Amino acid sequence: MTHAVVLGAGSWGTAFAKVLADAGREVVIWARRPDVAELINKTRTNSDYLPDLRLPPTVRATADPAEAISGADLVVLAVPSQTLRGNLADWAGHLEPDSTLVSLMKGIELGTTKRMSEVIVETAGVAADRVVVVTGPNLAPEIADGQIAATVVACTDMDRATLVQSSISTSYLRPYTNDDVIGCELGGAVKNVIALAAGIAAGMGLGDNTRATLITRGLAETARLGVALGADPLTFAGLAGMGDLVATCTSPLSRNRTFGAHLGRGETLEQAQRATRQTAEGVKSCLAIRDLSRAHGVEMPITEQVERICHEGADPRAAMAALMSRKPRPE
Ligand SMILES: NC(=O)c1ccc[n+]([C@@H]2O[C@H](COP(=O)([O-])OP(=O)(O)OC[C@H]3O[C@@H](n4cnc5c(N)ncnc54)[C@H](O)[C@@H]3O)[C@@H](O)[C@H]2O)c1
Ligand SMILES: O=P(O)(O)OC[C@H](O)CO
Repeated sequence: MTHAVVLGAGSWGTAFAKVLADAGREVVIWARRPDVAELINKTRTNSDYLPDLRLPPTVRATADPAEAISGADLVVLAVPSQTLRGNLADWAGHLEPDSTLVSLMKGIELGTTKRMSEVIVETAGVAADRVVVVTGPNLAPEIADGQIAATVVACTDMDRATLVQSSISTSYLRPYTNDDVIGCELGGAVKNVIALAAGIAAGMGLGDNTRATLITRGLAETARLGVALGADPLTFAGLAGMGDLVATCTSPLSRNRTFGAHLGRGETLEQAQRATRQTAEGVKSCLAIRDLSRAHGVEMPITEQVERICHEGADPRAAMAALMSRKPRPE
């Protein structure tokens, strides 16, 4: 009997395991820490990440990756973007032939500027059509609570996308298939950087006009980069683009937006890191996205300023002023 494995027992990995179980799958979660695996098995909870969630009995956990992956037809990757390559190098030998690899990560790799599906193909040595990206407005605590949402299941192989779609369809999560893997992944990665900007603005005391401006112009620069990399511009009007951007830039549940608010209140990167525990992918990805945009000659002014605030110690007020003093241009 096959099962789905979720590699990573953080917020999204744990909530996604519940989705798979609610959709009828047997699920094994791999947790990095044995005590987390034990807690899940004993109490059905993962209190560090989602204290209110009770996992169904069809979910079990282990800290042994070989045991978790062996026999799995669906392999879901839910680790931080910047550790994926190292993690997958250790796990690749355990993958079943023709298993489907599902990427939940929303980031771009530092140094290589690769998307997560590219890292998976390279590291696991699998064909690109075995990799499926799931992305959309999916804040883990809301999904864990069974609140209604939709998501995108992107793959170059529509049969595989449809298979994953049926594996995660529940009364509260409606997945749509999409064949634009590049656009879906970029939408997910860049929205984290724009959410940092929205948080920075909120931390500075700026209001809804500012947020709407950042969302809209953030979407414009995301789509510009996407088109340069071969994405379908329409993807950015969908769940993986506008949908996720709105959810992340507006919700107090977003770790990226929350991180940005710390910076906007004048804290340093280190102070913001100390105050927030979970992964805020945009903090590292902003560097990789900035590099990617420069390599392709694409202007991404918001991303440039977020990178300056995060990594060059720029004052948020000076960064906002720099955005506002750019050369006038048509929309
Ligand atoms: N949380 C959400 O609402 C949400 C929603 C959609 C997508 N995502 C994306 O999912 C990915 C995972 O995010 P998350 O929210 O689960 O993060 P998280 O911070 O909640 O959890 C990350 C998990 O990875 C583990 N981890 C940390 N360093 C590791 C390492 N070196 N090797 C292996 N495991 C390590 C942690 O122990 C933890 O279990 C991110 O790319 C994020 O952008 C998150
Ligand atoms: O909490 P964040 O900022 O990582 O955002 C979570 C999800 O990506 C929202 O879709």
